[in-house]
Amino acid sequence: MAKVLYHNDIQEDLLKGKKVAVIGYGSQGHAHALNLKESGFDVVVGLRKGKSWDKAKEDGVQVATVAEATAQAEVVMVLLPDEHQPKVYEESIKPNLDEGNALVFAHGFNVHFNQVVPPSNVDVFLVAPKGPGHLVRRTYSEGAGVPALYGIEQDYTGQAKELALAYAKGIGAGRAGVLETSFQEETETDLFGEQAVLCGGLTSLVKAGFETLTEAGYQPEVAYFECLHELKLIVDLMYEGGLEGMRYSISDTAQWGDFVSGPRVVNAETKERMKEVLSDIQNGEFAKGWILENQVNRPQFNAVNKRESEHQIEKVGRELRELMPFVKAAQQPKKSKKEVVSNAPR
Ligand SMILES: NC(=O)C1=CN([C@@H]2O[C@H](COP(=O)(O)OP(=O)(O)OC[C@H]3O[C@@H](n4cnc5c(N)ncnc54)[C@H](OP(=O)(O)O)[C@@H]3O)[C@@H](O)[C@H]2O)C=CC1
Ligand SMILES: CC[C@](O)(C(C)=O)C(=O)O
Ligand SMILES: [Mg+2]
Ligand SMILES: [Mg+2]
Repeated sequence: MAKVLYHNDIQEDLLKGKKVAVIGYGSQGHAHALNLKESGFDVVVGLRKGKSWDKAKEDGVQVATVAEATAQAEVVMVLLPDEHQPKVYEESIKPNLDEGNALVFAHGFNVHFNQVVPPSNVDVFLVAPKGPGHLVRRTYSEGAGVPALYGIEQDYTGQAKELALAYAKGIGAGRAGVLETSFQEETETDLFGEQAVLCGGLTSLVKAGFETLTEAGYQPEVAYFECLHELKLIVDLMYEGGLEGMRYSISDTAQWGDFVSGPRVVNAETKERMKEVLSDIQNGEFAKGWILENQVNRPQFNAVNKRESEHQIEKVGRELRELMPFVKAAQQPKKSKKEVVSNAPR
């Protein structure tokens, strides 16, 4: 079994003596900044003036421009959207990095695909939480945490691993488990997971189920509860007890249906498609497409995002969630990039 480190295995003194700049205050940024601060670390958030700047100030965090925050800090964690990182890095981060500083990422995309090329006289590592930023914050506040991977790309000071582990502990990942990886492994597995299973695979599965039921004449509300709402309840059981924990709780009828019908839906052909998705990630085709899409201001991204927001499952879901205050109360503020979606809950 891989070596998984926990809270008490990790020394944090090295990071305690340093200033950490968290660049960005979005999903991951706000979570890292607030968790680190509450763990006793010295944090400054690097931003441009705007919505996040005001929010960070409101939250009582020290805020500066990206250039100033980088110049003040010894450890610089880049938590901007991946597609914005190369430009901000070149203009505001790179010129303010000192020898022996640490340049840190939560995802290896830009370093692995050579969109950010760090100088040779700094440490470069990643601390990648295996969960959404809002949950990195929420679980930390509840005394728990989200697991994280750490990986060292460049160890200029000889202390990169100790720093990476201390950082992971500071954001609460030591409570859930911290595991070593490389930039290549993190980048490729993270992209694959979000595309084939967690986000792309799941949304396609949910929509296909919803459409199958509604096209057969069943009520959209029933289809929504069956194919989307209940998913959380089923996934919570998997999170707590694996597949067997979920199967323990469902009826034997459901379990038999799981065994006989699941493999009819997700089958050998699906796995072949998954292998193609993985190949496109490994050979750089996916990265090339995403970089080009951003260079031309995201025509496809915006069109699909609009179409998706107008899907019947979203319309019926918005109405039903309005009537479930306990679901609304648990919602996190949306990120700015999602606000193009009309009527999306805030
Ligand atoms: N989202 C997640 O849960 C996960 C993300 N990651 C990785 O973490 C990193 C951050 O992702 P995520 O948290 O989703 O990012 P977000 O999209 O949530 O980041 C938005 C933040 O970046 C700021 N920002 C955007 N552009 C600029 C700019 N040009 N100058 C200064 N600030 C800017 C925004 O400020 P403003 O309000 O001014 O626009 C806002 O504070 C990525 O590498 C991602 O792959 C890793 C694991 C999970
Ligand atoms: C699953 C999506 C993710 O990789 C994440 C929350 O871990 C992301 O990039 O947001
Ligand atoms: Mg991920
Ligand atoms: Mg990701």
